[in-house]
Amino acid sequence: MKGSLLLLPQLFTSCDTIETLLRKSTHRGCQLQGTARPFTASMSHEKVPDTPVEVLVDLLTKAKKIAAGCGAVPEELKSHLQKALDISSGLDDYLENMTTPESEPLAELYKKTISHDWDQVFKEGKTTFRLPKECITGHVEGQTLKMLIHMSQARKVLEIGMFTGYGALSMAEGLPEDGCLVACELEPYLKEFAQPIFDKSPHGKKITVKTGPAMDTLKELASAGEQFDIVFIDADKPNYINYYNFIMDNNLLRLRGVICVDNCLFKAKVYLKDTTDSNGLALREFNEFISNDPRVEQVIVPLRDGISLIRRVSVTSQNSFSQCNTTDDEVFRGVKGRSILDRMHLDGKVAYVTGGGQGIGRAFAHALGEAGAKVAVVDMDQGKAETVAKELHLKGIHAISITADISRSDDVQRMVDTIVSKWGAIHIACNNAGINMNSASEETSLEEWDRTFNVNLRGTFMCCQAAGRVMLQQGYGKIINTASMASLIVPHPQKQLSYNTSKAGVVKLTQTLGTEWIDRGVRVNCISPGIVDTPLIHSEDLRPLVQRWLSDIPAGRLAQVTDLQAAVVYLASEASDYMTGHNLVIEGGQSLW
Ligand SMILES: C[S@@+](CC[C@H](N)C(=O)[O-])C[C@H]1O[C@@H](n2cnc3c(N)ncnc32)[C@H](O)[C@@H]1O
Repeated sequence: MKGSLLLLPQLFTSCDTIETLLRKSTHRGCQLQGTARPFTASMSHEKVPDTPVEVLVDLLTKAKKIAAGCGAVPEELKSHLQKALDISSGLDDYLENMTTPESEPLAELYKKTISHDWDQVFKEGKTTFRLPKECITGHVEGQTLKMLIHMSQARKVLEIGMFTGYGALSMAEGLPEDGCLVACELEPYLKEFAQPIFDKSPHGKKITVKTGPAMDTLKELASAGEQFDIVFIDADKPNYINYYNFIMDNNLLRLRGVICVDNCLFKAKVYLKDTTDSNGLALREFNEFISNDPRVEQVIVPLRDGISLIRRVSVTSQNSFSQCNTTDDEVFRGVKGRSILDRMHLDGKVAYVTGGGQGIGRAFAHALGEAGAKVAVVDMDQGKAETVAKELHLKGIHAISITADISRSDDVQRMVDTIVSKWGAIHIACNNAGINMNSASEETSLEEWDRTFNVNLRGTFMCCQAAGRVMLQQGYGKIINTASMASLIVPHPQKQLSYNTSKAGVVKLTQTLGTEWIDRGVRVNCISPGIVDTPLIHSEDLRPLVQRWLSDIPAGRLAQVTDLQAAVVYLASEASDYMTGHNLVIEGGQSLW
């Protein structure tokens, strides 16, 4: 019966109780009261139902009271009333308790907001409006917004109506490190209020608060060409429709962006016939406008006071499409209706990476997995292969580890058989394992030459052949070999004849297979990294060489393994289906100098 207490002010016995109860019933549809309205006492003892569920609880509580005092009411009706009250009053508590707890800065922000004397602030003229503390976005809604940010992988968010920043900080927590959130807020006082807590949170730096009327900020953002993945509208209700139209008309919403709108149920007033409340009517008109707008799809989620989720639909499904002078082709619609980024996804694909236990191979394994592929991490070193497979597993990627020496044909065949028996196919073969030994050419031993070629060229060939047979059978496959910038230039001053020559061989192997197998659906390409920053390179012996190399690289730095990740995903994806036998050189311009 906890929920029903919310509506019985006489039961509030301490500040703590009031605070706890308020937390469970945050007012999301709060109405700002301007200077024209007379100042009234604090609202905490005048808590009015503020969501459809709270309205139900209120009505059921009243009905129960009437029934209790009326002898003629059948027991069965009383019992139904009680059950209905239990169901409705328990909902918010249950959601609150089952939702992941908020972070410390959010808890602090909440406490500071609830305990602040907003009436006094208004009386002192520090805010234009008397701001009800219940305006704050609560815990459950805050976590919902954060979840939406994660789900949509948003990087840029716009919030219209920040108040003390609870929603802003919740969303910022869901953004990546380089994500940003612009919060529009009318009252400069609220920026000063929120900023110290933003500064305490590691996510606060992502938030920029713009004070003043939100429409002015929207115009400023539009003229700067800004675009957002998520827009959260939660300010003055009559202006919702203007904010929405401005955002849509000025493309402030990204192609696949989502607009979230708060208070779309407005205490059920949007659908109650006797509504006269201006905000309720504004929200009703807003909902109807959106549901008739061919540019978007919407769904209203009955969370708290209702959150509307609105997304732009494919331009081709809009009625207006046929009236425009547009060319209805794959460039416009996307190939099979998929945008260029969708075409880089590797969902459902099976990949392996040799030499996947460290360095470039590990980076490739992560990249392919992040793009959606299942990944077999192959390495001579069992421990390293297992560790990387575990890393992938931790990220929610299907991965296995295979121990194999790719210079041994039986190991190569076992690798391929293991993957096929586990996952039924091989779509992406990343033949990355290789070794590098240094010696002056006049001193290069046949043993060094053979060892280098056994792994770098013969081993790569065996992998191409074994995986290629599976792929030719499937009629589709992507082979990506790791060659080297050394296939193009002779890197100096280090002496590495066998390495350079073997890598030149990898390029020719790639070109030959790439042209021989393309008509049967198998593409073979290679990546030639420049000098990659690895722990080895920082050894005492190599440090002088690094200085020398840096002066040879237009980019002014060595390659990081992460610089190579997009290339492997591109070559593994259908977006590169017309590319075969290509040597994709990624060396910061070094081969051009
Ligand atoms: C419901 S509260 C926002 C709650 C907030 N989203 C949160 O997470 O706690 C509405 C806020 O909108 C602000 N506001 C109202 N009209 C505005 C306008 N025209 N421009 C910018 N902000 C406005 C108010 O000052 C108030 O802080």
